[in-house]
Amino acid sequence: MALIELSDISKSYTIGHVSQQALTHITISIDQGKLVTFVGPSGSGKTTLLNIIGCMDKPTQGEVRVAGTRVDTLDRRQAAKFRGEHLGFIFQSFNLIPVLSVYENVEYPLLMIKRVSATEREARVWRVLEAVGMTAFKDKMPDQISGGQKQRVAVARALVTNPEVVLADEPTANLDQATAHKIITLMREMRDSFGTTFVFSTHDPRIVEHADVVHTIEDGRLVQDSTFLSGGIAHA
Ligand SMILES: Nc1ncnc2c1ncn2[C@@H]1O[C@H](COP(=O)(O)OP(=O)(O)OP(=O)(O)O)[C@@H](O)[C@H]1O
Repeated sequence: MALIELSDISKSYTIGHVSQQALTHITISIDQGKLVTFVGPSGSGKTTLLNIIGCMDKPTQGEVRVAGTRVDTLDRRQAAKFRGEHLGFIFQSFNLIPVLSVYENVEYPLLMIKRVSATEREARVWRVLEAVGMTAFKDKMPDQISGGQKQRVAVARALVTNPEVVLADEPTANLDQATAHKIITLMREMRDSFGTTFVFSTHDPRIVEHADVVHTIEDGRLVQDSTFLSGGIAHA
């Protein structure tokens, strides 16, 4: 069974008397352990789609299942609990807490959400900091490290709760090409090590090449469905 299932999703935003159609009849299945991207022009609906999968927003129509749970019917409290237990988030602007060290930033989701012992917490933080190659920087503050290093810390923070799915809205938008490439390589390694499914949006065709599956969105519709296999493109 797919880890994420979107069934005939539509979404419209209403401001005053004006309705804006953001997504129209989207059906997508995402398997566990894949690196999946949404690509498309600005305003095509990528962020809306990520927000719906991330239980931050609800579709106007259709059903959403993530890790076996119907999430579009959860109330705010249930959605927050679900996010904490099953999802990790990476943002294009990194969103590290400026007054916390690298170590404390990664530890933070465990303190907030999961009831884990201090020993287990320390072991988990070290494990993800090692995985992203940031143990040497653990006592640095966010303003003392580079953009690429900040995004490594953000990847570690997203993974520390062992989420099934990590969602990222243009995670490489504020990084130069070489650093963006390193972050995607890191996501692939994390996928292989932890079996995590990564779903992210991007404008960058050079990043798209590294995805397992690419979904193209235009004007709120799914226009093309391509799977990248061993460098070749096979239509799914
Ligand atoms: N909160 C909102 N209220 C009203 N309209 C919205 C809202 N959020 C998004 N939209 C509209 O929905 C459509 C899809 O927006 P969305 O942000 O999902 O696109 P996107 O593909 O992520 O764009 P970008 O690449 O620029 O981030 C756009 O027409 C946008 O103006």
